[in-house]
Amino acid sequence: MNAITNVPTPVNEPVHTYAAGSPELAAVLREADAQRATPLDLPALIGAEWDAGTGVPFEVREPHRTSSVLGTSRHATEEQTERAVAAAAAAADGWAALPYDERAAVFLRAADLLSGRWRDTLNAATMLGQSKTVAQAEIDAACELADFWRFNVAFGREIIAGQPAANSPLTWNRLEYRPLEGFVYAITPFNFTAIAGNLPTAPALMGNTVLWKPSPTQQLAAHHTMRLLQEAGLPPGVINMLPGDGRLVSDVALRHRALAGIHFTGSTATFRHLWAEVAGGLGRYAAYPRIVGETGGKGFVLAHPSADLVALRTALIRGAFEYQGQKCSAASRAYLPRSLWSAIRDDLCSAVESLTMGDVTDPSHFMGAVIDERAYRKHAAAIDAAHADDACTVLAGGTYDDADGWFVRPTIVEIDTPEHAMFDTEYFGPILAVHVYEDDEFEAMATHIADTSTYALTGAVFATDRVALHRGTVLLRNAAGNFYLNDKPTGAVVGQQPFGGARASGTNDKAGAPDNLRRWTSVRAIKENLDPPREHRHPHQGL
Ligand SMILES: NC(=O)c1ccc[n+]([C@@H]2O[C@H](COP(=O)([O-])OP(=O)(O)OC[C@H]3O[C@@H](n4cnc5c(N)ncnc54)[C@H](O)[C@@H]3O)[C@@H](O)[C@H]2O)c1
Ligand SMILES: N[C@@H](CCC=O)C(=O)O
Repeated sequence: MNAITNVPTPVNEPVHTYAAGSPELAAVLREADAQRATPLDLPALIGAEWDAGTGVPFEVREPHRTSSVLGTSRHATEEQTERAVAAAAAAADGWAALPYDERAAVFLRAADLLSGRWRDTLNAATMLGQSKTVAQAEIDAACELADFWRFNVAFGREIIAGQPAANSPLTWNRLEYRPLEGFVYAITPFNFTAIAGNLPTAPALMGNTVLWKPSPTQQLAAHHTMRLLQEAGLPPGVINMLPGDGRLVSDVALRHRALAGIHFTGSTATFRHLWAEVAGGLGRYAAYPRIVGETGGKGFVLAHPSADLVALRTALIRGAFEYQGQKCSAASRAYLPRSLWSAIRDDLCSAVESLTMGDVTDPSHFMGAVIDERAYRKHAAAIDAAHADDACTVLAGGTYDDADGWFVRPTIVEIDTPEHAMFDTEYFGPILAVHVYEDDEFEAMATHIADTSTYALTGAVFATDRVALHRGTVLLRNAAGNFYLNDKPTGAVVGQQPFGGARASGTNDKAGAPDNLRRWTSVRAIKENLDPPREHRHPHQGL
């Protein structure tokens, strides 16, 4: 098409409430029943071919009902990975040659399919496979993923419109936004279907081809995401999905000359391992691989004595315990002034004790189960250690139960020493460490947080005193990439709060923002001289 077009102005996908008795709730629960009744094969996708492969099998089970098997997959093998790299290479030229609008249309269509007839499928898969309540699934699998696809299209369009500010006489300067040379390796976490969908598609939108390695525990929703993208018109080979733990995939992908980038979200430890592998292999790649990683967090809430108690209590409960605390953004440590703590403690603890947990298809529950046995054992060990530690007082929760699923009660631990390891260790579960400080030490507390935080992903300050909000913002400048005033530290919205942190929390390339998309282009500057010089000598030579 010979035209400079506009892309649709994105708006955030409206969040359905799934109120008790509503038709929308009934529909998503019907879909969940159907998915339960029909376990799926969850093969790899290589080029156009769904390929079960010969790798070691694994099952996707409901974390809150571990007897229920939702699907069976196999860890992708080296041979499958070699074929996926070849499929990505075969698709690369054709995909890169498509005009931006044609690529964008695939993801706009995917977003509309997800808002409509695919909504229940992806929400139900996320509820069952990742143990999210319907509200948590909706903000993730339906809304955030549709938002990523729609907003990225607008951000990408903004990027490719960027052209040099000046042209000297007789010169025309242009910028071309090329995809990277080679494939991008997208490795995604279990906890957000939206992140899993965004990491392979953001580089693809910018013209790259991708190997996508989802988390084994998220494979059911990943499978449906891939099918949705196919229905939206994604050509074969643009995104190749390789299920499993990724070890054999990495054995091939990280050693391949064509590795052009890694788009990772997951734990700090895994990201450091991947980065070290790439660093150790520099020289083997055709170019320097772009490495983008959003990793662990230890979200803080710092309250000032002027804070609104009800708002603070609500933010602590929702920020710490929604989705069982399995958000990198979760409020896992709180620093509260003594006067407020005396007023809030009993009420907060009894509200936490009253939170119900169980099978997420029972909509009365506030929480489901943690993702798997490994997570459960880790949280149980942290709780046991807190019980045994004289420095810790377990005020709420402090129990766990694996009779039907991986259930850990939401737990609050009060600790006198803010240097305690519980304030710096990411458990990624429903455990909130609380330190109580003297009312006149707000600034000292903020300084302590700023100076000692290994992670720097999310944080919140609660105050009604304007000066305290300002001082908190200044003192905590480097302690969080996403900083909240009088709000919980979770729930960033695409297009509103670009997401990512620094220090051990990642490269802060901000998912849901142009910053991230820029990493997946390699700019070519083109200068054309409209009337090239015909004299090689300069004026100072007396011409
Ligand atoms: N900062 C963010 O935006 C953000 C968002 C979500 C989750 N997280 C973080 O993710 C973590 C929880 O997710 P998780 O348990 O899935 O993390 P994880 O690090 O265990 O796994 C992440 C992904 O890496 C894969 N992986 C592990 N080793 C690999 C290897 N050698 N080669 C290839 N792939 C490999 C896993 O299979 C999974 O797909 C937490 O630390 C959380 O804070 C961060
Ligand atoms: N973006 C999400 C967190 C993603 C990590 O788990 C939030 O803002 O709560």
